[in-house]
Amino acid sequence: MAAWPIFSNSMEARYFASLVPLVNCFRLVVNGLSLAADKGLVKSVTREGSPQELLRGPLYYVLILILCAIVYWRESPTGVISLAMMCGGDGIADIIGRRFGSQKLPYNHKKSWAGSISMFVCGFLISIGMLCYFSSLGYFQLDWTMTLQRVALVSLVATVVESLPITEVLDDNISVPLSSMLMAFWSFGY
Ligand SMILES: C/C(=C\COP(=O)(O)O)CCC[C@H](C)CCC[C@H](C)CCCC(C)C
Ligand SMILES: Nc1ccn([C@@H]2O[C@H](COP(=O)(O)OP(=O)(O)O)[C@@H](O)[C@H]2O)c(=O)n1
Repeated sequence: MAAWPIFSNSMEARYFASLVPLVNCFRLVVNGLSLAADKGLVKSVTREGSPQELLRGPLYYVLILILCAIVYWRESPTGVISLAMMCGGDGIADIIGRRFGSQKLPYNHKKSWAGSISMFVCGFLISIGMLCYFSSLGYFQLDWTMTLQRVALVSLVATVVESLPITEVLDDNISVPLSSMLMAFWSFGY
């Protein structure tokens, strides 16, 4: 009897896993286009309470989740690091930056040293933690001396990209994971 995809290394497992963000992608699009009215979703996920906001940051967020699940799955540190930087690093930058970000960056007064430093540190730590977990499950074997250096480089690049005043042009839920993917793929080679 074929093993249930969720518990196997079969190609189907990654597509099965990507159903969760895919369902949320559908919810975001339907509510973002006002084809439905999930007030709880709009209130919990948007800043100004506008349904159209769902079609920007939140939608990009789940699209990146789907991309990483399907393209990188459990075989590559690139997907793990990219999501750690987007979900963990960028997320903590918002929390710390809003609360403690009085010292603004010289080239972007909307961002702060506290936010960026917290993004670098937490993005690095979460990435290493997730890589340790995936390695302990046997999904990949890493040279940890090189890995620490590579993840620090990826975290630095992602932090610099996130700090740039380009959010109006390119949402950081796209620029942070994509810059992380490029640097991680270049560093790890897969
Ligand atoms: C609020 C969200 C993005 C907005 O980001 P930003 O513009 O403030 O930078 C996240 C939206 C979440 C979405 C509605 C539901 C996500 C479901 C997903 C499968 C949960 C897994 C997340 C986990 C941390 C990988
Ligand atoms: N590097 C950073 C990132 C965010 N922040 C703070 O967090 C707020 C939200 O950041 P953001 O516009 O990047 O929001 P997200 O879309 O990343 O959640 C900013 O307006 C800043 O107050 C910061 O101070 N430093």
